[in-house]
Amino acid sequence: MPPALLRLNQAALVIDGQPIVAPVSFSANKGDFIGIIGPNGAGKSSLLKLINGTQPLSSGDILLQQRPLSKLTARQRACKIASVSQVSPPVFALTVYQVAAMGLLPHKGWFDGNTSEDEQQIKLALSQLGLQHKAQALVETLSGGELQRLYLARALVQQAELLLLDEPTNHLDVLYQHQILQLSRGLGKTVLACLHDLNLASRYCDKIALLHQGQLLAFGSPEQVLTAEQLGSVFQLPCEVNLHPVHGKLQITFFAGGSML
Ligand SMILES: Nc1ncnc2c1ncn2[C@@H]1O[C@H](COP(=O)(O)OP(=O)(O)OP(=O)(O)O)[C@@H](O)[C@H]1O
Repeated sequence: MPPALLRLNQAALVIDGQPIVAPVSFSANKGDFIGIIGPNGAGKSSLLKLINGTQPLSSGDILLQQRPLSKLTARQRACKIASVSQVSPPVFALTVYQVAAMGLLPHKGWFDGNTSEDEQQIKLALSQLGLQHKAQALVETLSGGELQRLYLARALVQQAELLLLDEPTNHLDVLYQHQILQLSRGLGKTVLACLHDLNLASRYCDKIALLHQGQLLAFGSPEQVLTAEQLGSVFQLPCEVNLHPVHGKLQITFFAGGSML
């Protein structure tokens, strides 16, 4: 079996003496689509920040293609890891096309222009995300969902092996929720995605990491992780887990105040 693309060895984050991510270990193989689930404040975004290097590790280590991430320069890391976060920094007075093209920056020298291949790649990413008709629009005119799709287009242009998605379906209507996850799955890349929608996690993820209070409570296939007992205890609501009659994946229904959610 080839070595894991990504390996976390007892990776931990402590801030002001508070454990935010308890020592966590798991690995992701090339092409895995891994969902990170857990209640608000469980440490999901913090875990992604440790992996993309925006938050230094307090202890443990993280290996990407068997090399410690701490040994990579920012540019080397950006060639290998693309992140789409919940709150990407706003960019103003740039067109959609220019923002998507920013995905090429880690691969370019200061004075390199875009080749015709680069331009094809940018156009392809915009059309995969349904934004080709907005290429010349200014980013500040986009809706929340369009902006979310643009940041994913920029991540595609970046051509990184590992894609980190923090709530990629936020702001998206139901069609784009499915399209984004289908597209991300179909890229053949290794994807780690924080997801609040457990039914989307069940439908699209090969493996799921369940976090609670910074601890990795479970890691494995949806069947191993999405059990009524485990979810009921972590989310503090009773729930039922059934097989969906059409697509055959697990379907989770929570019960609040005696009614189904
Ligand atoms: N820089 C920081 N300083 C202090 N506390 C922090 C910092 N970053 C995160 N935390 C705390 O760590 C905990 C985990 O935060 P994190 O954003 O990782 O959770 P999450 O699972 O992504 O939550 P959500 O689902 O609400 O987005 C929270 O209690 C948060 O307040």
